[in-house]
Amino acid sequence: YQWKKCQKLPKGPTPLPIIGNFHQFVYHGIKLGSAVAVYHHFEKLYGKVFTLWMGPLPTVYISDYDVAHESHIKRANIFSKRFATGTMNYIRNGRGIIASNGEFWQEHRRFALTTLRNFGLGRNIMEEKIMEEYRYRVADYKKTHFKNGAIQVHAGTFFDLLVGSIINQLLISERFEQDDKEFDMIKTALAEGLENFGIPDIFLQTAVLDSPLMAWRQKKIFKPFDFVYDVTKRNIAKRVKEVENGEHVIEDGGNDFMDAYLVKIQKDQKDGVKTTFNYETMAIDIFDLWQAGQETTSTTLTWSFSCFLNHPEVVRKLRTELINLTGGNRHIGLNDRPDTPYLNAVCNEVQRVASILNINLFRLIEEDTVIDGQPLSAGTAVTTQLSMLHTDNNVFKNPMEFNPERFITNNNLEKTLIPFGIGKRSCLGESLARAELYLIIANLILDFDIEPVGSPPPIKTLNPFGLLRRPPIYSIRFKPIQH
Ligand code: HEM
Repeated sequence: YQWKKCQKLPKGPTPLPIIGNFHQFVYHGIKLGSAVAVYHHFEKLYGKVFTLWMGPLPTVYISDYDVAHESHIKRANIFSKRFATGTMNYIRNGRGIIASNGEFWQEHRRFALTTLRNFGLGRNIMEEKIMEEYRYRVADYKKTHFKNGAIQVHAGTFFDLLVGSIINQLLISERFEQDDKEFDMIKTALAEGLENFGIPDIFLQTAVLDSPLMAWRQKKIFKPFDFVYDVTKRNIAKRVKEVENGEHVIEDGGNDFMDAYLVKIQKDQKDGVKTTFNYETMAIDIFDLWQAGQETTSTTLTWSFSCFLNHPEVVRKLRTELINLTGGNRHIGLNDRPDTPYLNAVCNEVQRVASILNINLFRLIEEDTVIDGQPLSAGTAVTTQLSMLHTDNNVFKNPMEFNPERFITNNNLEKTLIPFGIGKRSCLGESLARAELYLIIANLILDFDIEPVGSPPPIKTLNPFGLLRRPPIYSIRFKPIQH
């Protein structure tokens, strides 16, 4: 059966029954030290598209931009269904935005995009919200963490609070504070969950993971999801009550995502249409947006400053560009983008080096097809492996080196950098994330000199086999600059 199935799939190492290519993966993993290095090893042997069997399940990996474009853009109808098993479908059960498909997905993705756009995604309001949180967080840390002429902070916590508050403001108009117990608990549970996260959490059926047999393992992994979901449900109940007793008035479509959702539920009820918008799906959509929007951007920012601490020459060049533009008299805004070529290159290089998804989310192929000249049968899980594309030596010379200049000397390089994925299922929060990275990096470098506490952190991930490529843990000192 397995041999027959292999004939309808791209080439790859020979699998064994039940364990698939697990043994080869472990062997090369120990030898090469990271999941991405193992993928590159198989790419050398089998080409730009190859198959790896995760136990009894074949999974196909694309490591080339042109093949990704050809499949995910030109043949989007076959390559746009989400493969959602494992932890991804826990609580969601095919709902939300990340793990849903079909009409449900289309409606909820469209609603989320339109609503976030109305609240400023792609307009000035978004910039104002990001900068308001930036100013607040910096001023707050100045009060509590000012030591020997600088704000001294744990980088991960600083960016977590800043980014967590930005997305929370957009969703429910609330900010997190330093002593927020709920936020602390979410972050601790998430860190613990991610430490224990592994291949079974991606590929096993959700019902298996959620069975009492697996409770010993899953408890820690599911904890942050349970926690965020509970908090979200509590927040919805609170808002509904406030609306009912007149403490919260929704005017002009409301002030945040939750308001807009309540308006939509009411409208659908009034119009008597059959709808998938209700309090439960609202909790899952918010749960999705919070999860997808917090950890990702915060992790990328933590990566960025670990690179800057190791490359003072980049910081100097960047600051010169920003001071020449602003005269040191104002902050950088999104309108400055065309005039900041070096900052744009820095943001690109940060996202390339960070490549925060070690293993990108999978799609499920809808019908038999051909990919890069090889057969691909319906029902197979496929992914464009972004972390491979971004470390392809033929495209990005010396890929382990942090070198923003590469984007200045080669204008074509930017198009092959796709940290937000490609095609219909690409990241919904791309413009928000890009705005956050641009504004926060620019204004921190403009406002502060940076120095490490001790030696600069190595630009190296803590978990080379995890789902999320976690950045180094380090503290940093931000010394105010008098312009
Ligand atoms: C640096 C920050 C971010 C990175 C690198 C990132 C990356 C990604 C990637 C690679 C995907 C999967 C695309 C695919 O299937 O090929 C994705 C999906 C998604 N992201 Fe992001 N993301 C970031 C920030 C955000 C933010 C801020 C939000 C929310 C406001 C968000 C919401 C989502 C959602 C909802 C999906 C699922 C889309 C769907 O299945 O239709 N992301 N993201």
